[in-house]
Amino acid sequence: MNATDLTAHTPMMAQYLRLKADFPDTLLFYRMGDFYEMFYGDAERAAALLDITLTARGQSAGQPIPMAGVPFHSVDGYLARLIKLGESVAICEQVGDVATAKGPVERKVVRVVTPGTLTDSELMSDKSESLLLAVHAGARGRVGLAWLAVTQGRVQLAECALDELPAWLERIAPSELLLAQDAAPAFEQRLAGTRAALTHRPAFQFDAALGRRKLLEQLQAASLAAWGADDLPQAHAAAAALLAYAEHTQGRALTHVRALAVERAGELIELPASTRRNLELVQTLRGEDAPTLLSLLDTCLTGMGSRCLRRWLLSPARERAAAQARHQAIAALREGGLAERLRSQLKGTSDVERITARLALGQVRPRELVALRQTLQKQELFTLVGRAPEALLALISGDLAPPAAATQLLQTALLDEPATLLREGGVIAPGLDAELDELRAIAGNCDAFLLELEARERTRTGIANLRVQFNKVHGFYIEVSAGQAAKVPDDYRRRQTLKNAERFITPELKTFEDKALSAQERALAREKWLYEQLLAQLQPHVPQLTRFAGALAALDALCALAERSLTLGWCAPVFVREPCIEIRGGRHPVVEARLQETSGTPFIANDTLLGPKARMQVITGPNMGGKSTYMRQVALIALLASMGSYVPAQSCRLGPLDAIHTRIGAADDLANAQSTFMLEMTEAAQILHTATAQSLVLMDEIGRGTSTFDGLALASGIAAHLHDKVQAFTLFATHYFELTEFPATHHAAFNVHVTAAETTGSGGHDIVFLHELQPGPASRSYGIQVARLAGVPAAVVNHARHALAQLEQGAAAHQAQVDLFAPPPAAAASPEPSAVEAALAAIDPDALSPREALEALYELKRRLDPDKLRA
Ligand SMILES: Nc1ncnc2c1ncn2[C@@H]1O[C@H](COP(=O)(O)OP(=O)(O)OP(=O)(O)O)[C@@H](O)[C@H]1O
Repeated sequence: MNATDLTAHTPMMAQYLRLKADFPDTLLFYRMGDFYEMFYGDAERAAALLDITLTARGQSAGQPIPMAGVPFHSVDGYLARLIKLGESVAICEQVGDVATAKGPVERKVVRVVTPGTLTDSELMSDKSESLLLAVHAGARGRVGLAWLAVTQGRVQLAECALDELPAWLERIAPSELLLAQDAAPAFEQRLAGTRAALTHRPAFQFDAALGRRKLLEQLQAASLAAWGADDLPQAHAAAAALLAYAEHTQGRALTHVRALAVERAGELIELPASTRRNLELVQTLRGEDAPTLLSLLDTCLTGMGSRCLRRWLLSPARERAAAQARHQAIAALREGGLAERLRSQLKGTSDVERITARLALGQVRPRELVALRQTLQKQELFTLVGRAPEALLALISGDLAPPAAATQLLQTALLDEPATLLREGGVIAPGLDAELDELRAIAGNCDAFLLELEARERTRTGIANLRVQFNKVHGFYIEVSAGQAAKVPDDYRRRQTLKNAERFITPELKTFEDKALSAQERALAREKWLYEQLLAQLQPHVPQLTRFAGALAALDALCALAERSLTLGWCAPVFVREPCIEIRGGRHPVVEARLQETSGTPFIANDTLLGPKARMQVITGPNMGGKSTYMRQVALIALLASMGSYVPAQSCRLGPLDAIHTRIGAADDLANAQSTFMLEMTEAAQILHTATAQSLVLMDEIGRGTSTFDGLALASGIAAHLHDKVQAFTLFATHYFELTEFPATHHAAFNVHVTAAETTGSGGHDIVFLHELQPGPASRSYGIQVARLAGVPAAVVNHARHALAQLEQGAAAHQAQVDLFAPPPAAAASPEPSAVEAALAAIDPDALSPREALEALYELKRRLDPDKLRA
């Protein structure tokens, strides 16, 4: 196909190809009546991706045109699928007047739907953002980052070194990533791990001076100094491309983007990807949304509240003022049932944040505006917050002032229950506009006029069953049955002949028809115009609405945290300056909740006392004893405190914290073709390089992926480094009993163990896990008992027991070789039944009379202890 020579094409295909030329890599949805059509390569691609039929639409330039289409009313479903596949779609609408157009009606691409710039509520999750990130490879290995959620109105900037980039990408987790077309292959390689859709943009758009100017324009400010964003040229370059692309996709300026935040390495408590995964903060290890820490925390009543809570959880600041303010707000909300009262007011609150963004982008729907109006009128809610004598709540209350003029506009302009879509009409309230009211009256008076006309014509013609009617195809008509048709007067003109009836029109009816139909059409056009006016009038209120949304989201998140603290019995943590992690009666919130749901068994609380002189716990104890649970609970409590939440404990004192590192057994990383052991060592290496004395480090079973001696040697080397050099707060769980000697030579390390008790039951040795943390090393490991509990066949368990005894004897005698594979002694493998057991097995209780049963009992007693009975 030769796209450049458009003269050979039909006028419509020429128009299509002109539009498509601007979007070579994007699927173009070309609106034709009730369908969005795709042609040529787009049609073939979409047919394969969406499993829709590929047809042909005549010929153009002598060639058949491949075509595929989707109905406009179900476009959202198709868009959602394409976006999930990482595709972008340019939406091309008919913007000209169909009636007056000569040739194809004028069409325009009104917006581009891309994975990182979603705004439609149907296409995105309520509870998480879809983020767009631009990265710019600057000079001397510096990388500029700029990102935003189009529905949020805040640009974020950062700069980092090239080798830090993967960690930033992992944390920001964008849906779409912009980079320059001429980016070096080495730079692109750094982006390999990201799940984001990659979009290349012209290199000239990554321009620092342009970015600065655009940011100043957005912020309507003269300097970026107030945001601490003056000295970030690489990030400015990224921002230039970011804003240009975001505007390009929305087809207009982003007037609601008025906030800026700079993130600098070192401001946040580091939560590496492994930590987020291992602690199951927002996703379980299996990749599900629940049960996770977030799913337990998030009882927010609005989507924007949930998103706010998620941000707090995943980016806790090292500086603790904000978290402390949240603790104080939660304390105030817990008083006198304030949280509960506020929450009952928050119910049914709309997602003001997203509605405001969609308002700014001109995409807001009538029903969303009505939902916004209802939220702006929640006077009782605002008064209730206003009365709380607490600093953060007072700040929130200040921003909760709804713009009265906007509320008034929405009140007078919109019907209470408007139609879903503007094009159907029925959106604007009566009384707003005299012209609309008049047009609607004409259409509304239709019925009365028609009844009156019908009565009049019946009298005039003497045809009793004459009827005046309307249908969409033929308009208004007078229907007379075939038998009566001869009686009609001369001014009746035939419109249609049916089998049993004739349909006529009269000059009077024709005049009325013109007036009524045009009134309806004009009313629709008028409504559309009035709606656009309304959106324009609301624009100046966007900044205030954005602040209002932010305050409401924070309030919802705080109320959820207050509710959780009350429901789950959590306490307020205390931040202190000296380095320490002191937790009394700490619990793992998610495991506790699961236990309560499933078995109702109580969770056993444990203390953690770490300080400069006791920095490292060497944790031993049986499998299933609760080591992992205990370690994770310490990390979760530290994180919850740092994000501003109450914590599952009786009390908690927390010193400064800069990172939470975890090295916890994981499944093989098959996708990256790394062995378990390689992954284990890579993660350990990262921790040893980056952890500091203010970090919390969780090491679970390090070294178990290799041979015993290797593993033990590595584990003790790692423990020594963490203890002597890094001096981080470390929880070190291990199977190597040899490591319980470590504290003897390392002053800040000490042994603790999770307890278990062994009982002797009928089937052998049983084990009961007490899950209690005690000082000192565990006495033994109980691996074989756990295997038995897990249902390992008795023969295998016996074999293992025998081998263990040999190993222990061998160790005691310093014997180098033990034959692990020798079968256990026959007796141990299948013990002979005792005399009592044999007698008992022979008894059939159903066949015994009461007297025989008594005798049998005496007999059993006798066999048990013959001497005594004889006596
Ligand atoms: N403090 C506790 N109170 C009540 N139940 C607990 C407690 N800690 C752990 N459990 C229960 O014990 C189970 C096993 O705990 P966990 O996985 O922490 O053991 P572990 O010692 O790390 O075992 P392994 O070494 O095999 O990984 C948990 O799933 C939980 O149901």
